[in-house]
Amino acid sequence: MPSHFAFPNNDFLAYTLANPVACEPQVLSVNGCDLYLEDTGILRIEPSQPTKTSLVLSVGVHGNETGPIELINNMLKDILSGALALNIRLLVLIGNPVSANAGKRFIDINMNRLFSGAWKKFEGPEALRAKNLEQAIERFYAVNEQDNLRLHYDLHTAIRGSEYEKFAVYPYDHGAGYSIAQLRFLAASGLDAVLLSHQPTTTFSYYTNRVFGAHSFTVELGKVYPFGENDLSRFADIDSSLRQLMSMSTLPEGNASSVKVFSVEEALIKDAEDYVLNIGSDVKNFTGFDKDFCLAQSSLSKYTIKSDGDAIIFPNANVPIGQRTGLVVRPTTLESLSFLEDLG
Ligand SMILES: O=C(O)CCC(=O)N[C@@H](CCC(=O)O)C(=O)O
Ligand SMILES: [Zn+2]
Repeated sequence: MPSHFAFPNNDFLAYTLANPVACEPQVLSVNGCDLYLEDTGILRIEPSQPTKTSLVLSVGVHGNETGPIELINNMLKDILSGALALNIRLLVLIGNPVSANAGKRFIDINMNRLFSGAWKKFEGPEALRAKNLEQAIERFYAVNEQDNLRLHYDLHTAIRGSEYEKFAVYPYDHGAGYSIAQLRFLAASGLDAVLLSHQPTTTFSYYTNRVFGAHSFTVELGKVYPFGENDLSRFADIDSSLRQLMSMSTLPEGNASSVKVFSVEEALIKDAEDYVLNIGSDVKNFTGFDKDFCLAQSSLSKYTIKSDGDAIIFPNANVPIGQRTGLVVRPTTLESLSFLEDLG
């Protein structure tokens, strides 16, 4: 590798968008950290001091979800300029630069359905990129395998408005239990709600949790806007909690009881071309329905609400047959969960 490179104006995002398909691997020492640009949009930073914390921050897995990309790019600028000290290992991933340039969620296939090797069944830019991202994660987590705190926050923004603006999807835990430290971190990061997944998926956060034992979340930070139109002040809480994690190597602790908890009751699946969701385009995430309301139907199936208050998340019937058209969620309580940590 060459001995140095520089992003003009410390702007990793601009450099990535100018080289959306590939770039030469490069390495640079900045403020005591070693930076490895492994591929376009794939930047690993190793701090000067040993650490047991390895944090993956992925953004732009859906190319049009630009707010989190701008948020993380600003943090990187501060690391590169020395304004923000980095004392943990960090892998920053701009997931899909080609679709970010196009202002689209994806080019061929929704990349957040291609992890855990699902990319092997497809061709095209997202399949190749999902493979490359998995390999970058594998290299990153291979270091310090013992005793490592592995974290992965996959930051997104949603297509619709939401009754709870910021929320996380907790990947299916296979009965292992949940982390109260992570829920406190999500509370400190300004999240209003968390959804507990009920089954394996081919999302990025499920992959890093299942394969590498990382504490992983899909984190929804509000609504989708184009580059330049995001109100970054709405991300102030997560900005400050991530900066604390990076510089002090500690997870900030908010009040976990302030986070509403929902269990996922059903993943709705499109099963025919005539599949419809019986809701308007302005219906927000977390809108609840009355029991027996017919939420979705096709010539092959019908889904009716099972319990008063069951709510819809991510409704979108504009997907290929076989893919998810939404999640039906039900309120549950923090007290009903079992935790990884001893709560004393
Ligand atoms: O707003 C929407 O409909 C989609 C927002 C989005 O991209 N959500 C993620 C959630 C992933 C997960 O379930 O962990 C997605 O659909 O990929
Ligand atoms: Zn997304």
